[in-house]
Amino acid sequence: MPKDIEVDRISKTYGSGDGAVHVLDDIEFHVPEREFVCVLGPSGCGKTTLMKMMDGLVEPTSGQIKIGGSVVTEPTDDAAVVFQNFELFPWRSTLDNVALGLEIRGMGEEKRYEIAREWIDKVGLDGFEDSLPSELSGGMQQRVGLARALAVDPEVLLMDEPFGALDAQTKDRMQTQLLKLWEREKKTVIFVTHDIRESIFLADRVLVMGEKPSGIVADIDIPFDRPRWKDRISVENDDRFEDIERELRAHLGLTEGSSEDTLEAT
Ligand SMILES: Nc1ncnc2c1ncn2[C@@H]1O[C@H](COP(=O)(O)OP(=O)(O)OP(=O)(O)O)[C@@H](O)[C@H]1O
Repeated sequence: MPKDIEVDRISKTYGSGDGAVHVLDDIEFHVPEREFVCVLGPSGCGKTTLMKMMDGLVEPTSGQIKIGGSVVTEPTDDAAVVFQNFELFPWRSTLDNVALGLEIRGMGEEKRYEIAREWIDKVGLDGFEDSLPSELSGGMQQRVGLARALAVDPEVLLMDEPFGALDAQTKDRMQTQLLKLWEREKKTVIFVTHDIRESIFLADRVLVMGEKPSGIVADIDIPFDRPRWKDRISVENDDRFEDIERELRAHLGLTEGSSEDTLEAT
């Protein structure tokens, strides 16, 4: 069963004394189970730090995060993470990369390969079971990363700029594939991105973080019906899409009229 996420007055300072970096300041929000939330924010504002906290890899200085009511203190089976740089093992085949999380959880070979093959099929990589990451395109490698995360059937999927390294066309295809999978699996998803339009297309709700020490400066509902992937053009041509984009840009302090729609350009 997907679980909700409660971020309860989180602050984070790295280091101490003169070298202290105050990154997150009193962050508070709730994500109901099965919701798809995107997080936008300027470079270095602490998005990855927040994701690592949800995965139990970084400890908050104060406050707490709860997944399904339990305080996160260490990595657990509740959450699975997908990273921008894929983080696949180069010497492992697609099958063995996808099966990795199940192997770590102690599942026997026959069962884990069965589940891994199902996921390889669901992300459209059948036929590439024996390929090494170096034999796959960036988009295919990220599909391996996605399959590996979903194969363990996590309650929560944490995605840290997963499509940031992909070209525009591959990114479009991956967004469609992710939405199709999400509509079937309905995990609770937190998805960090620098791409404003990507956030509007994917999310039920977009959270905007400010400059560090960061708080949440905006929390915006995205009104478009689902499934959105079936008619992306209508979603993007809806007048409200541009209004929301303008609103998000304003919250991010991006100047009107700039041709860039990603924060990386700032
Ligand atoms: N382990 C650490 N020790 C000290 N400082 C750190 C550590 N990890 C991150 N920081 C600092 O915390 C700040 C936030 O980093 P973080 O990677 O969370 O930001 P981000 O919003 O994900 O950045 P980007 O958008 O560039 O990926 C940065 O100033 C970074 O240098």
